[in-house]
Amino acid sequence: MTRLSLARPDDWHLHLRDGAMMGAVLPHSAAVFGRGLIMPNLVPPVVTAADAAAYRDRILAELGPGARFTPLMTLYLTEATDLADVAVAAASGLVKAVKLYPAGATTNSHAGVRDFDRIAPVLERMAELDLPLCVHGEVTDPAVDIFDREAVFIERILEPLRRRHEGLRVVMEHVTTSDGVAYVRHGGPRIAATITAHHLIINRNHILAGGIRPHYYCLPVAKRETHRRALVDAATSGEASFFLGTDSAPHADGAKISACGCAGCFTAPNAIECVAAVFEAEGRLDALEAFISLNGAAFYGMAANPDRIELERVEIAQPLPGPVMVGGDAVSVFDPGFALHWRIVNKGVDL
Ligand SMILES: NC(=O)N[C@@H](CC(=O)O)C(=O)O
Ligand SMILES: [Zn+2]
Ligand SMILES: [Zn+2]
Repeated sequence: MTRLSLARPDDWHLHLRDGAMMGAVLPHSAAVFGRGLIMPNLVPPVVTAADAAAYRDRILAELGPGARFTPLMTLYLTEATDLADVAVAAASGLVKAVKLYPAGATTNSHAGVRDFDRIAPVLERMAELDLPLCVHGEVTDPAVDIFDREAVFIERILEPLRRRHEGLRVVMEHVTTSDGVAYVRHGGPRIAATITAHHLIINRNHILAGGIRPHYYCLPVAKRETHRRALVDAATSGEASFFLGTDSAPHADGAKISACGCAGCFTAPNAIECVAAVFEAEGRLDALEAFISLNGAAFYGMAANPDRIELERVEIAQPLPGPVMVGGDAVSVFDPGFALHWRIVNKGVDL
């Protein structure tokens, strides 16, 4: 198969940042994806319906007229989140999910949740509104090994939370373990998971063996190979509960190549090409459209994008996209570590 025509994909987990960084990275997502679920971990975070509307306006202004990319907004859940405001956000139609960051779990999560009992009323309201909860599923207990934090989160936080709020729909964001895959697979129709391009490709050896590679450090951190295999099997299975959320998370190279480097992989410019390579290697290109274009939309109760993209397999290895420049800073693009032979023929906008 050398050419694929697919419904335009969506990115169900995307960090666009703000200001100059947003200006630099947004065109890469808008060129390929029809919609992106925009993460709210700005500084300060996107907490209220008004914050989300203002952020959306800044994104639309940056996109300019004629763009066909639609930003779908999220709210950053805090212990002080106002129930009525969440209802307003849901009713506006602009906000499609609420994001739960355990305080301290990841980049810009200090305003997140410490005491999970305190968010019970909001979760109750969200279940009534059928507004999904997206979770960064890691515990922050320093006694828990960082490679175990997702599995422990499921047991200590997620399962009790879902028992308490049975009507709530939940997305385990950027799932990284076989535990997470199994939990979602057997969790019924109200739970789903996003899987990133990079977690389909790297395991923890890629980060640490033969020298430390800060550009492969993201959270949740990539796990051992058996877990990566579980993610590949889930993504390529075609099962409705697994779909692409790139978690494209740009940081300037200087912030990553540092004594205390930031977590995040910047994959917006080549995520689809990377995912296509993974599906091809598995002999599952037939399941690619479900993963990148259909399953996520269905979970969020939306139709698939009406327009299409074409992916072409080319003999010549495609060069790794160069870094995106933000002022004087470079933001390096995720390097899958192997040659990419897939190319998107008709993107939505020119870069
Ligand atoms: N994934 C990451 O490693 N980083 C994300 C935050 C997140 O999604 O956890 C970021 O905002 O940089
Ligand atoms: Zn996260
Ligand atoms: Zn993220």
